[in-house]
Amino acid sequence: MEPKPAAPGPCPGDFRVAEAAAAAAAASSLNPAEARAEPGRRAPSVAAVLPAGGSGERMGVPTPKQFCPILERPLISYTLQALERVCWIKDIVVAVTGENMEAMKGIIQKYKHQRISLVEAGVTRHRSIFNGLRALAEDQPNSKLSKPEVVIIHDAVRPFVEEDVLLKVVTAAKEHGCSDYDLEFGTECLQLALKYGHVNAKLVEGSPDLWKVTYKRDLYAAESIIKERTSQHICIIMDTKEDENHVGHHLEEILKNELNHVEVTSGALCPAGRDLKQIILEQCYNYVCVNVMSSDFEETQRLLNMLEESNLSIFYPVVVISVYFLDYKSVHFDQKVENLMQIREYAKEVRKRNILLCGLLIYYPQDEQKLQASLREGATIITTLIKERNSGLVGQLLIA
Ligand SMILES: Nc1ccn([C@@H]2O[C@H](COP(=O)(O)OP(=O)(O)OP(=O)(O)O)[C@@H](O)[C@H]2O)c(=O)n1
Ligand SMILES: O=C(CO)[C@H](O)[C@H](O)COP(=O)(O)O
Repeated sequence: MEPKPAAPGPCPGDFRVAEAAAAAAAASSLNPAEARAEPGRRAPSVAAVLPAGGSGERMGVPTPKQFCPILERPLISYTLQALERVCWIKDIVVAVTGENMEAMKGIIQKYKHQRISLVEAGVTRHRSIFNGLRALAEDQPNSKLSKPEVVIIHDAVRPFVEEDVLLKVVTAAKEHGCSDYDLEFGTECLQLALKYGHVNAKLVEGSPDLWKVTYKRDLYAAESIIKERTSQHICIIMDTKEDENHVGHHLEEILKNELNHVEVTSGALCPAGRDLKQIILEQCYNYVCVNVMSSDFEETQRLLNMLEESNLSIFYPVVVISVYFLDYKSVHFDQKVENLMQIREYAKEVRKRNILLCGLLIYYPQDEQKLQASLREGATIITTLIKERNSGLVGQLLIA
């Protein structure tokens, strides 16, 4: 399964501490396993410099690529999120041009990025990096930055960096000498380090996801990766556990079968399912609220309140699909649809907080085969809404 999108916030305890201990091991050239056995060992101070002062000529759009939106959030915010979730990176210094300084401050504020300092970019990438390094090296009286032992240089336009590769870089920075091979096949940064910093260097294998957003097509690729990652977990909330034969349960079964590569959790606002708060904490970005008993928005509203309180949608759009049922025999089709059209108002409200709410009415015949076909159509609509995260469909009542 794909890794979860980077999570915001503080490091959640033991795992990160162990990783920091491994970083400490790297600093002192110890085996990481040894450092884990010695939790008291001092971790090296690590900072990161993000060059973000380019104009993105090859992208061919007026906005520098680091500020181009992906699912309505600037690309650089994804990169910052990926770095700030690594708790052993103490400071993140971002180099931006004077003209983009205010926009950058706005991004930091809006997405609550932490441990970020800004410096003025230079006319070349190397000069931007140099400015970032200088801010970390100098002991300026009013600076909250302190001189780190290891600095990670990471392009602001490489949003998918994982903690393990950063750890490998920090380890290599401390452990390895420079080989002719690295100099021959490394990037020019290695040569710079050797020539001007008089420090050795080692080339570390990264993952294919570490690629750089350079051309317009790369923005589409990045968006697809993010959509795929946020679709990996779906929570189905049923307003009843009774009546096992209700079509609502059949829909749940069909969804589980169709989405066999996706984690499908049955959450509940009632005690029968997994604790919804926990599921939200685990960063599930997709909720299917199956209303078997009711034809109002009470359950959906409760879920929306919990999502809003959690701030989950600050980084990624959260998809909520509220599902209702009506059989062909019912004479209340118009009335039911009219009631459900209220979804537009709810959707408009929560859209402001990056929650994409849609309604789905499954209008089903009694005939078993046709019923299965209606349910499969409903399941297809649900999976499409989740995979596409299309804000254009927000507030729509779809009928299967
Ligand atoms: N004067 C510069 C030029 C580039 N960069 C940064 O260096 C990274 C990698 O560079 P590149 O992909 O070449 O970005 P651009 O220079 O913006 O792109 P282009 O070459 O297409 O103009 C980007 O995060 C970019 O913002 C920088 O900080 N300062
Ligand atoms: O990683 C880098 C240097 O270590 C840079 O991102 C890279 O050199 C820029 O490459 P290009 O101009 O070919 O897109």
